[in-house]
Amino acid sequence: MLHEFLLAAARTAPHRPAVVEFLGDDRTRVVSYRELDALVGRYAETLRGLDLPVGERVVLDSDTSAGAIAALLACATLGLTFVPVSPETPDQRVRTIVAATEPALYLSGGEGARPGVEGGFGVARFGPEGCEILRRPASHPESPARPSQGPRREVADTDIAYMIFTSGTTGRPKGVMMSHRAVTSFYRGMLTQRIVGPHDRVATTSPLQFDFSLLDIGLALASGAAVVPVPRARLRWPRRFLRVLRDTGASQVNGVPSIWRQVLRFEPERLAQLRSIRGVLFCGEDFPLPELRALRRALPEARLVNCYGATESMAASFTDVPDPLPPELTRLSIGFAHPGAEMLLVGEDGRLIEEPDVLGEIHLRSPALFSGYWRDPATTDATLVPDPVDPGSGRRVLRTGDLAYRGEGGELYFRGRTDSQVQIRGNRVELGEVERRLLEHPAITAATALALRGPDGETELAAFVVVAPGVGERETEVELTDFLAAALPGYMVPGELRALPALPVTANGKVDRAALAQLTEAAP
Ligand SMILES: Nc1ncnc2c1ncn2[C@@H]1O[C@H](COS(=O)(=O)NC(=O)C[C@H](N)c2ccccc2)[C@@H](O)[C@H]1O
Repeated sequence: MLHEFLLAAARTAPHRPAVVEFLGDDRTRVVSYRELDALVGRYAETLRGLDLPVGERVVLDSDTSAGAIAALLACATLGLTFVPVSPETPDQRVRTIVAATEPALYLSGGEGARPGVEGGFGVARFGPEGCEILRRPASHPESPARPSQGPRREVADTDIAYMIFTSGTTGRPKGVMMSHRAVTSFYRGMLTQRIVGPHDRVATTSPLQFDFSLLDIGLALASGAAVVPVPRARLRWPRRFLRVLRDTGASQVNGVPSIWRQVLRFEPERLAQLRSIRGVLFCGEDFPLPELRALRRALPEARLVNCYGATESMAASFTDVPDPLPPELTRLSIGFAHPGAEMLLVGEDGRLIEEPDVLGEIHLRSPALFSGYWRDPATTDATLVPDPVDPGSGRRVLRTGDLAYRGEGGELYFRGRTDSQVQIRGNRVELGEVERRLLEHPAITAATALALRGPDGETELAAFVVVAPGVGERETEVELTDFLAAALPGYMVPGELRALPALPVTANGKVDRAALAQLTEAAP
């Protein structure tokens, strides 16, 4: 079970730090494994008093903190499915998630339920001392399915530990259900990569609503290391971000590529002074190579790991960035699935692709696959499909919607999503191709290409770039069109090219393509 897996270190090394919280410059609070274990026990005792059956949902609204970790572990102990949201989650989205999951309890690290979030659920608040019930849940009608035996109490490995709501390309949020067994299987696969050890301090920079934070918590606690939650407000300022890493003694820094953008642009020297950083793990989207080279220059000794995967299996592969980064390298590999899992490439004809340089859709065999989308069997069936190689096996694989091809050694290279292949004037265009060409220009440090519906209903290409400090944005915009036309066919040259001081990002830290699309429509 998830809680046993993550608190094992509390038995073997109770005095070691489990969570190191940053309270302000030069002030940190260390919570030991023993203290964390005791906090889980106190929270679980209070929640047990609510008499909720196994499988009930608990919306957990908090930043990552010792309390939040204890709260999710207490829910896991009682077989309650936690649904993490964070201050970054807009009230409207929380209302949607509450309406969809009909939670028994709203558990927050702050003041209690958010304004405007109504329902028959109970409300509780957790803090350093314990968990306080502010409003008891409406009494639960005995589950009609089994009126005789009463509510379920025993937690099984197949019970749903958590549910993460992803925006999903269709726009309607989907609840990804992850069982205890799936999560602990993933954690075991991740531990074989030996990313951190008991003396490490893992800085986590993702909001609790994003399963990257759950990967970080699992990576740290399952390794007997400490979790270092980086306050979200400190991520916006390079010096403040680096100050948190220094004051907490962070040795591993995990996050999406965008967390490094401003640090690499304005404070590379300060980053280089942080000798304590031994490792960086990133995921979620391509790391622009110019920025990755800058990161490698600043942290020549650090192990850089490219982690690929989807929330439906937490992640799938961990691939070390080549050291040194060959100058002619134009894309990073996402390597091979972690031990216990396998990434298959399947062509449009359903054939398994094993030869190099042929594009296919990644299908993942794994013990860590999600149990389905909450109350959405149709979309579940479209995603958890029969094994394409051996349909009769009864095995299901995750159809990722990601395109990739194999290198000479069989390693995979990500080539965008099936829905990021666009047709421009009848020609197939892979947006990543346009972005990679833009990033080859010496003045460009980040680039995103979009396909937009033009006024005449035609699909048009637009691109947004960030230019290196000190470079003129206007002349770069002019230069770029020729630079692209020199290497790409005409239909792949964006009609609109805009330089921005920074690329907008979503709450999870990924480039916010919807926000960029607004920019062009608003454009004069
Ligand atoms: N390393 C990559 N290069 C390039 N494209 C990528 C990469 N990692 C994902 N992606 C993309 O992001 C999609 C998944 O998006 S997601 O469901 O929101 N999940 C995530 O982004 C985070 C994921 N659950 C995770 C959490 C913790 C560690 C690793 C991965 C993938 O299908 C890929 O398209």
